[in-house]
Amino acid sequence: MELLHELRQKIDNFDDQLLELLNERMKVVKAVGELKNQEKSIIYRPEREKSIIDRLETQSQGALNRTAIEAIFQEIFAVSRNIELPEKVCYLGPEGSFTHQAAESRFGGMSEYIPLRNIRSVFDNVETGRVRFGVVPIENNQEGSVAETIDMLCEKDVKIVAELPMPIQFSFASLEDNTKNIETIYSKDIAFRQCREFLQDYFGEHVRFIEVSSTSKAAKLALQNPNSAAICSHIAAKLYGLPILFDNIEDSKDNVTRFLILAKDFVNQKSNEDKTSILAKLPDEPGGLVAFLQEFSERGINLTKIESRPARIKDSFKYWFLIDFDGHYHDAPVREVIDQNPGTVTFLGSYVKLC
Ligand SMILES: C=C(O[C@@H]1C=C(C(=O)O)C=C[C@H]1O)C(=O)O
Repeated sequence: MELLHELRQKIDNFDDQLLELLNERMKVVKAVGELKNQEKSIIYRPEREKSIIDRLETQSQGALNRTAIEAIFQEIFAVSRNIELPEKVCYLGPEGSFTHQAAESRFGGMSEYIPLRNIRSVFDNVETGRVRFGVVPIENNQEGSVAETIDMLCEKDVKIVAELPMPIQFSFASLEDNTKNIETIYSKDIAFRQCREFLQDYFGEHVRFIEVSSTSKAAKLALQNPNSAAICSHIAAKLYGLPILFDNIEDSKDNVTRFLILAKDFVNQKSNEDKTSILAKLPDEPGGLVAFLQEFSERGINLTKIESRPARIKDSFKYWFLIDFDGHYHDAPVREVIDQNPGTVTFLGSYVKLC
């Protein structure tokens, strides 16, 4: 017991030092915020945050790897940004959704969050400037693209600030501490599908599976109904104070959703690894797409994604192409492709490449 006391005393001393240093850091952050305010420049600088993480990773000699450094420092950055200027973040709801979890991973516990009922509302709120940032899913590597997000990128005047890949991990949460007492499990159809092996291993035929519209609704129901449980996101369980019995119950460990952070009129500076997204509305003629793609190949630009969506113009079968490629708007070859094709190309943003 004496040893435990000594060790905890050491931890307390480190915490005191950390707090002092963090307070000193926040004083400097505040000064940066005032400078940005005078220059009317942007608060959120994902490329600067990435370079800090890169530098700390190379310096770290102890137990902290990149993931741990990121987890700690993303929260510090989010608190810093709130000290510079508190900003609102809207996301595809409901509260406790995976998009909420993605938003919190970048904007931290101190930001003001607004859950919205659909993807169009997120774009509307960002486009009108009512809310500074919006978070929406764009694709899942098991289920494919989110068509509504691509359609809204075509329709609305917003920019991509950052991409955010997040593993989709399900939690099994219940007020019951013994799985034998569970008679009903609530969740969304897709979550039941993705946790099949866990359910087969732990539950027999006597259990009822009830599909609801969201995993956060499932968590709420599990809280209200005895002998029940929910398969939900970590954040939903936390939100409703529902104890987690098992974490990471999904069958596939490779289930990743890519989210986008959106803002109006946003220009990121270059980092050492960027990606650019554009929309191209190409002439409806033979070779139109090939000729356009040729421009990338001639300049040695590596394409990472190309996806077509109907332009939805009456009596026409024209298509928009969403194209992602390596590089930043401030790289000469990228700028050439974009600027030499006015009318055809809409620039959506250059941002730190994370996947
Ligand atoms: C302090 C700044 O503003 C924000 C906060 C950062 C931080 O806490 O280090 C880094 C980049 C910005 O998103 C800055 O631009 O340096």
